[in-house]
Amino acid sequence: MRPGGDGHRQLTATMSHFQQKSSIGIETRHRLDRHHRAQQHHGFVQLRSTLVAHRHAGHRRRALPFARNGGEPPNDEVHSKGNLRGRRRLVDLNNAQTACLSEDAYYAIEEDIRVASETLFADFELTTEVDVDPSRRVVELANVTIADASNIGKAHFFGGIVRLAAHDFMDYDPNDASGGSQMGQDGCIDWEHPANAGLPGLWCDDCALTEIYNVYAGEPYFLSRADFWVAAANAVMHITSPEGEKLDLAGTFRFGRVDAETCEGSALRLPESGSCSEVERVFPRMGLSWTGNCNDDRLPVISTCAYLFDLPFADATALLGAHSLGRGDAKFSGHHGIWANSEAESLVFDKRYYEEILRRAWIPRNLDDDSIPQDWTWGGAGNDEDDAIATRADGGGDIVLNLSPRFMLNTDFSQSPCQTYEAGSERDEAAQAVVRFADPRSAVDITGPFSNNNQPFFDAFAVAWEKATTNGWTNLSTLSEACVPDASPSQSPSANPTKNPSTKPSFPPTNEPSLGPSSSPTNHSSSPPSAKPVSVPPSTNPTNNPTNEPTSVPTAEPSRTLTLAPVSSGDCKDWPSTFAVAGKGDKDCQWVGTQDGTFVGPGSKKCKKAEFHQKCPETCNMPCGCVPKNEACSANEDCCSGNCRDGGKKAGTCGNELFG
Ligand code: HEM
Repeated sequence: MRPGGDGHRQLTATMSHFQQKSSIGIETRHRLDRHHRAQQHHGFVQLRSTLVAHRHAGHRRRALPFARNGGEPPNDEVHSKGNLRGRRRLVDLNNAQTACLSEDAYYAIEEDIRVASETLFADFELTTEVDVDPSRRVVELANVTIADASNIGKAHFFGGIVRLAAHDFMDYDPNDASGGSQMGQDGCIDWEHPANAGLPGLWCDDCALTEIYNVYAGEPYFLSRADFWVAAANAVMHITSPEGEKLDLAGTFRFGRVDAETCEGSALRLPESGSCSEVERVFPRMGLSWTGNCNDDRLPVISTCAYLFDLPFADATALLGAHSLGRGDAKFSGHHGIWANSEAESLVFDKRYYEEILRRAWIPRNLDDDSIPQDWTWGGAGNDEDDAIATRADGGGDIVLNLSPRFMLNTDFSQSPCQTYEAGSERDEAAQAVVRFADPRSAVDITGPFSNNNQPFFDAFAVAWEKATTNGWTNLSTLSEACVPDASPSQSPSANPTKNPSTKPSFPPTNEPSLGPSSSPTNHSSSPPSAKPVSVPPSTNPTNNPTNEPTSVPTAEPSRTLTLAPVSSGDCKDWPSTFAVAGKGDKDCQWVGTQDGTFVGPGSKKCKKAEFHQKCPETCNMPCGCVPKNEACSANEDCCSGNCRDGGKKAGTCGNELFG
């Protein structure tokens, strides 16, 4: 292969994920991120042509703007001139708030991501010319198959998208008293911080993912980054979950989050990989549980654990199962390898992560090298660290790891029964959740073999994911049937009442977005100096309540009681889609039960677990109803605008009375 040639660049683009094992500073990481972006560009040009071809082949339901400039790379100047209707410069999107997201668009995002993953990582060629290191043991690249290399790149692309969404929400702190912000899923990442190393290579002006976002950043959607990152992660989990057990999170997806301009200190709130206590520091702070303890004071008010299909509320344990996907990189976190057992498995979102925890005899790794964070691995063919290392001979100095050693972080083990925990302690309960999710066939030997049933994990993950991605937001909207393109691209949706039916942040007014400098090294999440902040305090946010009657949106300190005042207009009465519970954050309407049309509190009636997954709020004075899986409650505003879609006859919309 010719150095600098297409095949070489393409290989390097992927292999750049796997470079540099030694301790590296922020400077080096930034250099590598820039390098990665440059390399990714090549793959992206190819991606764009494929997306265009794909569309021409009739696979798309809508026009893709990639085709309009002849497949040329994205160009900020073109965007800024506004000559591409429906597209806006990313820099204009601060404080962006989604106006509308239709089900079609939601699944179109998924299709874009699938096509991108197949295109970017389709044809890998392998080279030996970059992989000789005088200071390290040289390995045979023949160990790596083309399929491995392709899978590595693809899994990292998929994994990176899920990690991006998680790093956005793991900074949530509802009780922030430092004058800062509650943060959470707000489209803001501290790109400069080493905790986020690697992510700038995924989200940059020329990155494939960002280009996909650009399609939806304009009318009629005006999709916020925050909403897009969640939709993109949902797409990844849908694409990569096993056939026949697809995890489709469309039913619980909500849009309407407002992007934040800055999120200073966000990275400090993210968990470090060093110890169990990091899990305990971060997830309870976010209002998420770690364990399956139904009596845990931090858990939502519900009648019994059985509400969640007898699953424990193991939010954190469930969320960490996302590590079945993707990998760690020596050059980013220092933790190198995969949680799964093979590159192919690291492409699959399933319960294997828990199986791996249970079935291996894990041993500490990197104990002798202070520059590499200690983690865990297991002995076995191809899993030896030295066998996995080679470096460049071209003077570049970047270390390339060719294989994927299997590893676990200390935080992964925080839930593992491999350590001895006091019976009944939270950690012990988390360990039990690991067993529950892994689902060993025998209760006697939890090290396997395991069932093929991902459902316990998926059910718990879906609940935890919904909580994590909506934390701090109220009145987010479910997917619409269609979006009408009548908004001006120059208008922020948050300033346009007709395009902003019901979304408002739950942040107290004192936590309005600030105008501080962006923390992003690229311009996609920063404000131009002249930009005005578009703050959306609850009182000024347009709602579906034309009479401006008080709404139930919690805006101040949480109280010990539920906030229940319905949004009403004339005869039409909508329960708020969320309500506040003291110390427990905002709960979605799925927790609301009704009896004879009267609200009686959370969990009072339950939907049949097999067929239904949530209840609609009471709308149009009709009783609350259960919604079949993969469907969502219809939007409240449809009712209060006198536009109840089908008179309540259709399952999943107003008036459906299918209680379990
Ligand atoms: C205690 C909490 C957590 C810790 C300490 C942690 C740590 C890490 C580390 C060190 C990496 C490797 C990054 C790299 O080197 O590129 C990683 C990757 C990843 N994390 Fe986490 N993580 C945590 C929670 C989560 C959560 C809640 C999710 C999602 C629900 C998640 C999803 C992922 C994914 C998918 C990857 C693979 C990324 C890729 O392939 O590029 N993590 N995590």
